[in-house]
Amino acid sequence: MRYGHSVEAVRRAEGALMARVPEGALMQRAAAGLAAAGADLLGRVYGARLVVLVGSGSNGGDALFAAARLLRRGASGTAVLLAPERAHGEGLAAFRAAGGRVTGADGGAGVIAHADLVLDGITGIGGKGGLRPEAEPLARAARESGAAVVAVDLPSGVDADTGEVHGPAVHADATVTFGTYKPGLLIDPAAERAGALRLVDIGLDPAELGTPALEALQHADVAALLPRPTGESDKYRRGVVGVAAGSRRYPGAAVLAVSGALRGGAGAVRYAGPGGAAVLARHPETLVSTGSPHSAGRVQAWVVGPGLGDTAEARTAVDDALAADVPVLVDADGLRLLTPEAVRRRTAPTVLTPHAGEAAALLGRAREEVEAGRLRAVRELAARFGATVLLKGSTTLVADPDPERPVRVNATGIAWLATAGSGDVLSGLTGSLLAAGLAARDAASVGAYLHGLAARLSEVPLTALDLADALPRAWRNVSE
Ligand SMILES: NC(=O)C1=CN([C@@H]2O[C@H](COP(=O)(O)OP(=O)(O)OC[C@H]3O[C@@H](n4cnc5c(N)ncnc54)[C@H](O)[C@@H]3O)[C@@H](O)[C@H]2O)[C@@H](O)CC1
Ligand SMILES: Nc1ncnc2c1ncn2[C@@H]1O[C@H](COP(=O)(O)OP(=O)(O)O)[C@@H](O)[C@H]1O
Ligand SMILES: [K+]
Repeated sequence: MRYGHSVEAVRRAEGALMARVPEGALMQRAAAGLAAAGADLLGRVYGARLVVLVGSGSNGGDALFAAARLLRRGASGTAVLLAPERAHGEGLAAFRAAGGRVTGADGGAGVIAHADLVLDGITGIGGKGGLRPEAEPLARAARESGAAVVAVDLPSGVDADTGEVHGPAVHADATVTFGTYKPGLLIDPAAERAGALRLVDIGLDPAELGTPALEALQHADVAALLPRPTGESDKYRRGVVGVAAGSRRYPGAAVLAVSGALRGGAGAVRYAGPGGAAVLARHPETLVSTGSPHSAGRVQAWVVGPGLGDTAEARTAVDDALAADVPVLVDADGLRLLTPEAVRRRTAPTVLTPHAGEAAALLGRAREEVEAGRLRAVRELAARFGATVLLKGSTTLVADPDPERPVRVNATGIAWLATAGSGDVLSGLTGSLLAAGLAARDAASVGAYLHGLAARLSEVPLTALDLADALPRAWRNVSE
């Protein structure tokens, strides 16, 4: 598992550790890791030209000490001080002693244009709001230069706790972060500013960090959660998933949701609705009925919503599924037919899988607001509906109805997934994992993981059916 901790947790753990180690030791650990990452990126340190963007806090101190280390290995460098009277004193002294030059913000753009490596030490976890006006031209010059831009701890200007970006921010090629990941490094729009991530261990005690705000499953976590048949299994014990999707107008959604469900580890898939002929043509193994979920036979989980439309039948399908005492996943059109009360009344788990537009409609906000504040939106929806919520998009987040539990972030998705019908495959897949017995947030986060991995293992441009066909490869890739 990869964890992201809040600024408050980092400060607490750093404080406890600082009381046990000599003064300045943590900053030296951070600087050593940062210098090593810079050296890796440069390939050859000797003769390389560095620029260090230095703000008024310890983030600038890390950058200056790291640069001093690289200068001692034969690089040359200039520190651009954004607040000259408040730059980190010892860091600056070490940098000067190693032969570093110093300039003010006005001289920054000129030196950046000739740099091989820019270290962004403007702000770290102490930053508030976007970059200040004097820093913005420097961030722009760094992005436009040919230099590798390495953010120290975080790209300056992004919100460490939420991934929100309020105003201009640094665009880094890589971020070297200390002690633990910060949520903002893993959630867009900030994550997109961070580039490749490298974590430097500075010795923080996990017990002092406490419960993470965010967690990201890794291959081993997914492998441990995947349902696998045993000698005792039969198709019913493996779980039966019901799919109520598609309509006369959108029969394709039924086919795609069933494709995902068949590849999700349940023993059988029941389909209920008007798309049965199309489903059978593609997937003859499906158990098809034409009525609503109520008359479809027993299942261990329902998936309801993709391509359902907004007819009376659609409404009955949603109401029937919600009335069943099994886990229910509601997606797409189904989301428009929900009320928070109907979901909160349920005793079995409910999983909602909106994209940003659907989440915005559920929250009564603009789509852009949801995209700019994904973490807040997913948490709010989970609280309002008392459900597990999987918010799709450039970053997929899964929030549990229990606000104390870390939100899960999926790291496998790629932008090629933004293709019609790929969400239908995800809902079938996740429903199947629910039917196989995974807890709601595990089903949702394992579903998102396999879905993203399948995209990575597909030919591009990919189609939704390609994605379903690639799921066995994703499954094998995780299990190897
Ligand atoms: N506390 C520790 O033990 C360690 C801290 N480390 C580093 O210290 C950083 C945190 O240091 P600080 O708490 O000093 O805070 P920062 O260096 O992140 O920034 C705080 C300073 O920036 C100013 N500032 C805030 N928002 C700004 C903005 N939008 N534009 C320009 N200036 C702004 C503030 O006035 C304050 O002076 C971490 O991110 C990490 O890089 C590391 O050295 C590891 C050890
Ligand atoms: N930019 C992106 N990067 C990564 N994944 C994305 C991106 N845009 C969309 N996706 C993923 O693609 C899928 C699209 O689902 P959805 O919006 O429901 O489409 P549809 O309704 O056509 O099936 C989701 O899994 C979503 O997370
Ligand atoms: K920074």
